[in-house]
Amino acid sequence: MKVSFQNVSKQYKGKYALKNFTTELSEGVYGLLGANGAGKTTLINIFVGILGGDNGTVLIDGQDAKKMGKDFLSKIGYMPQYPIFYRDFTVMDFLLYMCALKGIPAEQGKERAFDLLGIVNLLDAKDKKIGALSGGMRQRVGIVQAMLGDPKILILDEPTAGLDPSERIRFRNLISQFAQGRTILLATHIVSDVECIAKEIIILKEGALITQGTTDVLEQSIYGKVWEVTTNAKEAACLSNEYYVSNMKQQGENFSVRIVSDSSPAANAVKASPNLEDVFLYYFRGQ
Ligand SMILES: Nc1ncnc2c1ncn2[C@@H]1O[C@H](COP(=O)(O)OP(=O)(O)OP(=O)(O)O)[C@@H](O)[C@H]1O
Repeated sequence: MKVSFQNVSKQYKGKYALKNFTTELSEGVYGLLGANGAGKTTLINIFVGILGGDNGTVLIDGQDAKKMGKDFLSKIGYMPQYPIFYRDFTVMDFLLYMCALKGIPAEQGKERAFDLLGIVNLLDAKDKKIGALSGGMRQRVGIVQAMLGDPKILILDEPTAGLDPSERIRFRNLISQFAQGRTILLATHIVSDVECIAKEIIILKEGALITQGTTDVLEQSIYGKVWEVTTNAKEAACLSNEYYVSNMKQQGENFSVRIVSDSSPAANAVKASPNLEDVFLYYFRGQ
């Protein structure tokens, strides 16, 4: 399934939250990376139809999403940034309720809910009240409700917010599992959420698409702008005041300082292989 965004824009009080956003997505996971306020939620809300854009079009396999009506809704699964759950519902009752809203027949919905709860390892919690679940379990219920209608497009807005590292890894693996045969757009400001699983990364800054490509391509694009300097504590402190430091590690008496800079930060600086965090820092220096 092809999703094309063509010049999608949104302004608030004369300021662009999203500016001429244009790109094309096909099957696979797309990581939408940006700092706070970059426009990720605005893009997603326009995409799912919660928010009207000022300009632009979203096409699904060449068809205008706005004119597709129910057909569009049957193609998408959406997990919002702050999902609102009915805390007194049990997990299963909530999922059956969501099936009813999505127009999925009860028997079929129940079967699907069972299958999905099995995949996300929540079958034992199906009769628990949502209010009694941990944050990670609730996020997993969130992705199950998004997957109920077997959507071809899955949109996830900051799905790992508030999760501990093991829940975050578990969630990431789930997304990879669900990616087969689907287009997944995952918005986050956490690089590790998408670094290993995304087919492509889209970097959004101040509402504009800054760059898009595979992790390798984005990393290569800043080759020569990431440096390692091994130095003493005093010099390391000076470097971190003067430059954008993506990592600093103490090694005995010395420090190994990783710096993102257009030019060499020190006489003994050596070029390092960029990673995606360096790319993020390169584009969001000073933010
Ligand atoms: N309802 C609104 N009224 C005014 N400005 C808004 C509104 N919604 C968003 N904005 C502004 O639009 C810009 C983009 O916001 P958006 O929420 O899309 O960013 P984001 O990348 O999702 O950020 P975060 O990671 O913090 O959720 C920000 O400058 C924000 O302040």
